[in-house]
Amino acid sequence: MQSPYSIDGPAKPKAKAIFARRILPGMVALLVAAIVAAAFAIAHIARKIDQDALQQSHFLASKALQAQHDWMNRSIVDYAFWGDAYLHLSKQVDANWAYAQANLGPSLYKDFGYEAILVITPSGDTSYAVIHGELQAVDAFQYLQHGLSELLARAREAAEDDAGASALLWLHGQPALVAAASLATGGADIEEHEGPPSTLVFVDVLDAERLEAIGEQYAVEKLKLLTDPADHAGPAISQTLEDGTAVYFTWTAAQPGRLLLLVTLPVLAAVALGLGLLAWLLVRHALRAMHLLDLSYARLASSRSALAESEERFRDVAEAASDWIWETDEQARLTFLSNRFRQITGYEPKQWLGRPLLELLITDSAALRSWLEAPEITPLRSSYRAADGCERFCRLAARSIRHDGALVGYRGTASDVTEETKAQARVQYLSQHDPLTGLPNRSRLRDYLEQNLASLRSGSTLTLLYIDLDRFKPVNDTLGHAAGDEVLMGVASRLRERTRDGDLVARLGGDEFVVALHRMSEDGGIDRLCNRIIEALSAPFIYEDQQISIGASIGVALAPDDASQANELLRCADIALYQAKDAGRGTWRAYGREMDQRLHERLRREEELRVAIAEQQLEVHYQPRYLSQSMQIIGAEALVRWHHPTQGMLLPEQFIPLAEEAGLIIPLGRWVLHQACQQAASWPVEMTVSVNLSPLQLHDDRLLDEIARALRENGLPGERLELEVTESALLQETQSTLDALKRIKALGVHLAVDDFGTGYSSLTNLRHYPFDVIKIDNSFVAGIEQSTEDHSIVRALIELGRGLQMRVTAEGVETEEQLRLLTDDGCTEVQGFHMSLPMPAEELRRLLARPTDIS
Ligand SMILES: Nc1nc2c(ncn2[C@@H]2O[C@H](COP(=O)(O)O[C@H]3[C@@H](O)[C@H](n4cnc5c(=O)[nH]c(N)nc54)O[C@@H]3COP(=O)(O)O)[C@@H](O)[C@H]2O)c(=O)[nH]1
Repeated sequence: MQSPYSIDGPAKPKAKAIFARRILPGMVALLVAAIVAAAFAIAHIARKIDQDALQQSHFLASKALQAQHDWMNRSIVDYAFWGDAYLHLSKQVDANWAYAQANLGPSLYKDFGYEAILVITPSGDTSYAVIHGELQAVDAFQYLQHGLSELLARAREAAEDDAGASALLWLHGQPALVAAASLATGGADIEEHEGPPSTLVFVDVLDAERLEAIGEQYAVEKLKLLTDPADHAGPAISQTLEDGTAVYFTWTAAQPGRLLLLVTLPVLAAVALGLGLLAWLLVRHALRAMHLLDLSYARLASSRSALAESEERFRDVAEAASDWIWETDEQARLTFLSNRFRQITGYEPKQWLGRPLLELLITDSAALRSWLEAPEITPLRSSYRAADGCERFCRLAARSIRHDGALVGYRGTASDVTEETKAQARVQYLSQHDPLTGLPNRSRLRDYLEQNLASLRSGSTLTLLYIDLDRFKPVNDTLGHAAGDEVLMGVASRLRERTRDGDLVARLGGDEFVVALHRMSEDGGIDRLCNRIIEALSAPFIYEDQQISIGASIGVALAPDDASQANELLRCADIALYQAKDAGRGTWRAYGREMDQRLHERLRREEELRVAIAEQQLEVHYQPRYLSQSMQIIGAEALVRWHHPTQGMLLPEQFIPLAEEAGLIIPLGRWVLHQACQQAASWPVEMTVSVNLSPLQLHDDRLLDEIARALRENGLPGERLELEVTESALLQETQSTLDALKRIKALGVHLAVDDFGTGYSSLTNLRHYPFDVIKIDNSFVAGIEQSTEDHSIVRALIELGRGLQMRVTAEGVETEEQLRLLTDDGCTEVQGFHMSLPMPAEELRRLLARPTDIS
């Protein structure tokens, strides 16, 4: 059976309910039963007492009547056997003696209540009669009608025994106790008469008063004649009269039991009431106590539940956290280890219980002891060897355990900080390394340089190679970043292979690497190393079965000759690098003071170009394109010029590479695009304007919007714009290039592949790209007169364009012969100095306006 206060959980407190439902009814029933039983017992006892009393009253009533008989018998015998009475009444009645002298006169009536005193002669005459105390002359047989004769007879018989006789006779409808005795001398010295004596008769009428008096003598209350015995339910006794009839007497029977009931029942009721009241008070008190018990149980259950919850929370936290809990004795020997210890360390706790904490931790014993004994224990970072052999890190927190102020041990937590420590190490590593190549980064390089430069002994040097990859940007732009990453990782690996331990190879970002070297000899050592590096980086890289060729330029600076500060040394190497690049790339240059001047020059030109774009020193010239058969102008190519404030007009080759390197090609290209669209829109004929796109522009996210805006703002239909993309920009088909071209094409704009034949693009690529025009590079056209090889290539390109259903434009047509050959070969469009030089916009407009030039 479940306990109402189950220890398993916070059962709802229900002592009050249980008491009210189960105990209270039982108590009430028990109390009622006890009271009812007591009542029944009392009633039973009362009944029994009443029965006994009734029985006793029967006896006493009989006894009372019998005693009256006996009294009458004795009384009659006393008077009848009195010699004087015999003398004065037997033979002859001496009334004077009897009545007047009150020997047998009214005194008997007064004293004994005898109704009649009669003397009856043997002949039956009534010789003396005192009725009601009055001397009267009555006939006894008239007076006592039934049974007197029989009584007299019995009296005569009894006289022989010196006794009398008594009987009940009716007298005027009332029973009367009649005693008779023959008069006798009574032993007195008196002469007896001859013949039978007279008989003395006493009559005692049993009227109500008399009966009551008789009864009282025997404590029989209200003894009386019962007139109607058939309907009588009370006590009664019968007496047989002398004539044989029956007479009944009754009395008021005492009922002590009833009295007992009358006395005890109210007491019992009062007791019951009192008990009930007491019980009610007790119950009320008990209910209140139960309620309080329930409340305190509820509080207890609630606090137990809170305690259990708190314990569970603690357990959950303890088990969920990466902490394990430990305790030691004062000698720092482990005495307790929580379950998490097993999960985190892999050891069974019992394996370590009893062993010193120090044995587990990889730390110095004195350090651990002083840590534990420190007044304020701050967390201690430590490590240990887990069961799997791996080193794990933890942060220990501890408190001393004291009993009555005495140190008995220590307890604390060990937070597993392995991941945190590793992450910190990782962060530290990442903050110092390039995530792609794993090489030290700029920050690590600077630290390295600062340390090594500070400790540079006299006579020793530190050589810094600043390496920039040549032609790396196109790899990224055309083949995608995955290819670029592959190349960068390959570069890192090749650089590491070509340096010694103690040297540092770092990546500064992008395609810039730095190698810091000790013990380099200036005479030839640097030259050999730089050449080896250039050679190594110029060897092709393989990416997805594709060969990728890049190169490298290197700037060299020496510490302490060129600089003795890290930043300064890097700056010197960077200047030398610019020089190497200016020298045509794929080479190296050592820093010289004069290089600062050249660098400043370059920076100055960049700034000039920036100003040129902003202040519109640029101008777009147009070179017409012709139908080879009819020499009809069908389009014009926009070619940018820079009106330099001091150097005059500069051609694209003099500033486009600078613009690309300085990132200025985007605003420059945007300006040309808008300019070309604006001017083409004003041409008198609706023909195509071609605009060159740098590979960098092609990968600019804003290009599409710029094209659309240029068309929209100038009201130029998309079909009238042709964008030229160099074949080298398409070296590798990348999805992003293809997507960019398709989006441009979707504007209705035509696409031309420029300088075709120089970029070795595959036919497959060409087929996939949405080009409309192939422009054969100048270099092939220039050779078709002299070189059959070049002529064959040009013919093949023309065929290819036709096969791909693209228009073919031959560029750089400088002679009539070239024009003829190209026309004969089926080249439909031509462009070159032979027909027209690039010209200012206004000049082209005039040219176009001439009626003869328009078909
Ligand atoms: N991204 C951009 N690039 C541009 C832009 N403007 C020009 N360029 C690129 O510069 C390259 C050189 O251009 P330019 O110096 O103007 O030379 C062009 C012509 O003048 C030249 N040409 C034309 N006909 C002849 C000829 O018969 N002989 C000969 N020797 N040269 C000739 O060719 C250049 C045009 O060639 P192409 O672009 O391949 O059609 C130039 O190649 C452009 O790529 C610009 O705004 N943005």
